[in-house]
Amino acid sequence: MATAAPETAAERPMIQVVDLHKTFGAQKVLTGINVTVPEGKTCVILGGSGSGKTVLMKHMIGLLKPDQGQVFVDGEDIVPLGDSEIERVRRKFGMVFQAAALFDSMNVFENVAFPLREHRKGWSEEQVRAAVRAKLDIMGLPVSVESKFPADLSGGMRKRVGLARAVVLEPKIVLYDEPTTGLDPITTAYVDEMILEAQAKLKVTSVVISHDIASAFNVGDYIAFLSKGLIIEFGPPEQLRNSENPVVKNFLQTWFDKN
Ligand SMILES: Nc1ncnc2c1ncn2[C@@H]1O[C@H](COP(=O)(O)OP(=O)(O)OP(=O)(O)O)[C@@H](O)[C@H]1O
Repeated sequence: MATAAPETAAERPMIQVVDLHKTFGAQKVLTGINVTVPEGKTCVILGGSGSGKTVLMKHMIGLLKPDQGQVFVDGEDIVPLGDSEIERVRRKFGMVFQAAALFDSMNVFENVAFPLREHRKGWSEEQVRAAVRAKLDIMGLPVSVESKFPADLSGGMRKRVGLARAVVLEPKIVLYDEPTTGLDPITTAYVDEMILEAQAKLKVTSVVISHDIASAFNVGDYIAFLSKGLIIEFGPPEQLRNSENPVVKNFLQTWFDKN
């Protein structure tokens, strides 16, 4: 079975999950997860429906407590932490949800400014304006987009605004929850490009929860393949492509047959 340790010893772990177990009632959902996401890299947690991706992600941000195991974020085990401490750790994360989760009644500028208005109350309007523009610039969104409302944007642009908002407080880690689910191939490619650009320009650590194989191969430095509550393969995309594990092979084959 694959271990989760990154190959280069020089890579510092930003997230490290160690022997994580979680049971709901009689259902064992996570049965000993080990996975390490090195700082500055993108790790895709890939797996079929019901494999436990969301449950694993919730442990990474302290929304769930495991029955057993540790979750280190930026060097700190978050499992024993109380609510206010977890809140502090959660500020290290920017979250991008499947639906962009923008406020429909606010224009793009106010959507991206929203976290700053909540968490940077001492900032001047000029500071807010500059921070919003800087993030929209990184996402390739021009000034003309700022006054538009979410309903006036394409799906891909909404994702970019969602990411601009997720990173406006300068998180160390960006967590993408199923970023390409339900999107057409062109928008999927646009969103993959967005993840790669954000990675290059912001130098964040990224975790992408996905069941989209093509997208995982495009954006992942590492892919962790989750099946029935265990990481059964971990490594760069080539390793997954050449996996001898029958479950991984079957998952990939099914996809290649369809595409
Ligand atoms: N709070 C909960 N209480 C009980 N069971 C849960 C809870 N959360 C998740 N589960 C169960 O854990 C299993 C894994 O769920 P999870 O949402 O992590 O899957 P997933 O890999 O994210 O799937 P999908 O791609 O369909 O979202 C499922 O069988 C689900 O019903």
